[in-house]
Parts: sequence; structure tokens; C-alpha cells
Amino acid sequence: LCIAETCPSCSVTVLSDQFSPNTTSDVAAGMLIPHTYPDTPIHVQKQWFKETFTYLFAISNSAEASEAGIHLVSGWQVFKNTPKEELPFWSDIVLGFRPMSEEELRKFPQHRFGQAFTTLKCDCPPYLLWLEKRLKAIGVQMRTRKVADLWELHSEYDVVVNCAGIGAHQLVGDTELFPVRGQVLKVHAPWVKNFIRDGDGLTYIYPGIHTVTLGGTREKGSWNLSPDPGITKDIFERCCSLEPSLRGAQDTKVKVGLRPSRQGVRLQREVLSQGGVKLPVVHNYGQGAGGFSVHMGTAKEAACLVGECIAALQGSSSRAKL
Ligand SMILES: Cc1cc2nc3c(=O)[nH]c(=O)nc-3n(C[C@H](O)[C@H](O)[C@H](O)COP(=O)(O)OP(=O)(O)OC[C@H]3O[C@@H](n4cnc5c(N)ncnc54)[C@H](O)[C@@H]3O)c2cc1C
Ligand SMILES: O=C([O-])CC(=O)C(=O)O
Repeated sequence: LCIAETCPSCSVTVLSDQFSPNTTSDVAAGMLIPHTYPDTPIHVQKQWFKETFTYLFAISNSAEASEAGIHLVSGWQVFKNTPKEELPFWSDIVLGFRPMSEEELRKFPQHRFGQAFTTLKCDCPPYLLWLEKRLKAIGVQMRTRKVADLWELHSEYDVVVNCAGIGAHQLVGDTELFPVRGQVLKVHAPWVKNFIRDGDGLTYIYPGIHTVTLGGTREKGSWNLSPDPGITKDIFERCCSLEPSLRGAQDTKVKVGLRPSRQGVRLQREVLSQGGVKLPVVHNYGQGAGGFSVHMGTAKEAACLVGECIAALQGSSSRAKL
């Protein structure tokens, strides 16, 4: 979408072996709370988050909000022990960030410190369908196709953008990319209006438009996409200890996804070359546990890199003509 919008003369095709609802992004809780990438400078991560927040805030404030599945949500991140960093780098981007009062903390007798703020949440399947609708409206082609090797695209396309998520492990043989398995429950509990996140990152309760997402797990290196009934029970118990009213939740559905994790997001240009033929590639994957929180910022940067590839191609074709 960013490429089509920044380069209206480009013809854009999305190739994917799976579309919504069968992607990792469909499993995500979709909360705008960033995760930190150790190998990416903080000011860059902050910029990605800020751009994503600003973009989604405008949608949440428009007539499209409910169809796009984007809404504001207020709540608490609570800690058993006061964290070293009391002010996370994103505290001035979310709305109304402040330490919790003693009175608020009484709701969480096992926790000693907390942060209250308002952020955005995407209900991911409707948001992905809304994005697909926008792509189709501006003439972007959507094709179901598994790509075995990026080079197979060289005769059909001038520039290739690799947004394969965890699929990049096989597609480009990136051994720095690893799965972090996450299991979540989607339950019907419409009385839960505030989000609650344990600062250890393991247990969270995120109310969406139709369901509440209960999480979670972080199993590094596991490729297993089957739900585990023991984990389902454990997640439910952990969430009930934070929000006892969840005992009355109904209609539990279980989802599993593989976070495409690496030390830093891979956002860079590469030129593949075989027998003197070149194929410019832009990589944009490895957003790990925070892909929704930074998706628009990283997409805009990838679109700029595509612009650089096009400028380089135009430069080399005019030199070739000379
Ligand atoms: C349980 C869980 C909860 C999460 N909660 C949050 C949250 O609250 N907030 C947040 O910011 N992030 C969250 N995330 C992280 C977020 O889901 C990911 O960072 C994000 O979805 C990654 O998006 P992606 O587009 O890179 O990958 P994907 O959604 O996996 O998309 C990649 C696409 O590439 C296609 N593909 C792959 N390989 C090939 C190939 N060889 N040929 C053709 N197509 C290919 C796939 O079919 C897929 O359509 C969560 C993740 C999980 C698992
Ligand atoms: O940690 C969270 O709050 C939700 C999330 O991003 C994940 O489970 O990956």
C-alpha cells in the first residue's frame, strides 16, 4: 500500500501463499505497545512506532474505524517489582502515560508498580481485510503463489520486496531469524473494557471490538502451530488471577502464531545477480513480537528503499542508452 501510494506509476503485485485469515498477523493481539529490538537504534524504533501510532490514530478517529477494526483502549501495565526503566521510550507517544496511583494498584494485590495509558488496538482479521480492500481499490493485483527462491521473480518484476515474515527463514535462508511461538485465547467477555498487561510480557488481557484476547506464551525456537490444551488452561488461570471476572468468559477459541524474531528488523536493500542480470530486492521482515506496533513505520521506510531501487534502475537504463 505504501509503495502504491508513494509511486503511483508503479504496478504492484502481492504474491503470497496464504492470505488472511491464515497468516501470523491474523493471530496477533494487535496492541500498539512496542517491543524492543536490541540491534535497531532506539530513535529508529521510536520513529517507526510514532508513524504507526499517528496513522492508526487518524483511522480510529474516522468513519472507517469500526470496519478497519481500530480503536482506542485504556488500561494498565503492572509490575511485581519496579522496572529499571520507569519511562519506556514510547511513553510520550501513547496517550496520557502516567504512573498508577496507590488506589488503582489495589486492583492488583500481587503487583507493586504500574503504568496507566491509552493506546490503540487493531482487531487484526478485519484490519487485514480492510487493507486488502484498499489495495484492490487502487489496482494492486493479489495472487496466491508460494515463492521458492526470490530469483524466480527476476524475469517478471523489476523490484522485489520480501515481507515473508517467518517464511523468510526458508525463502532467503536467514538463520538469524527464529520463531517465537505464541498461543492466545479469544473469548467473549464484553464487560472487560480495560487492557491489563503484566510487565513480564507473559500475561495479558486485551479487549477488542468483538472478543477479548488472553495471552500468552513465548516459546523460542518452536515451530509447532498446534494449540496445546495444557497451555490454554494455564493462560486462562493466569488471566483470571489478574481479572477474576474472566471466570464468566464464554466461547473460547485458541490461536497459535510464530513471531518472526531476530535481533534487529531486516530493512535493507540487496542486489541479487546471476550471469550479469541484476534483481534489486528490499527486505522488510523480522518484526518479531511487535509487528503491528511498527508496521506502518517500517512499511514507509521499505517504500523509500523501493524508490531508491527505482531511481538506480532509471539511472542505469539511461546510462545504458548513452
Ligand atoms: C500470539 C501473538 C500475539 C501478537 N501480538 C502482537 C501485538 O499485540 N502487537 C504487535 O505489535 N505485534 C504482535 N504480534 C506480532 C505480529 O503478529 C508479527 O510481528 C506480525 O504479524 C508479522 O507480520 P508479517 O507481515 O511480517 O508476517 P505474516 O503475517 O506471517 O505475513 C507474511 C506473509 O508472507 C507469506 N509468505 C511467507 N513465505 C512465503 C513464500 N515463500 N512465498 C509466498 N508467500 C510467503 C505468508 O503466507 C504471509 O502471508 C503477535 C504475534 C503473535 C504470534
Ligand atoms: O506482548 C504483548 O503485549 C503482545 C504481543 O505483542 C505478543 O504477544 O507478542
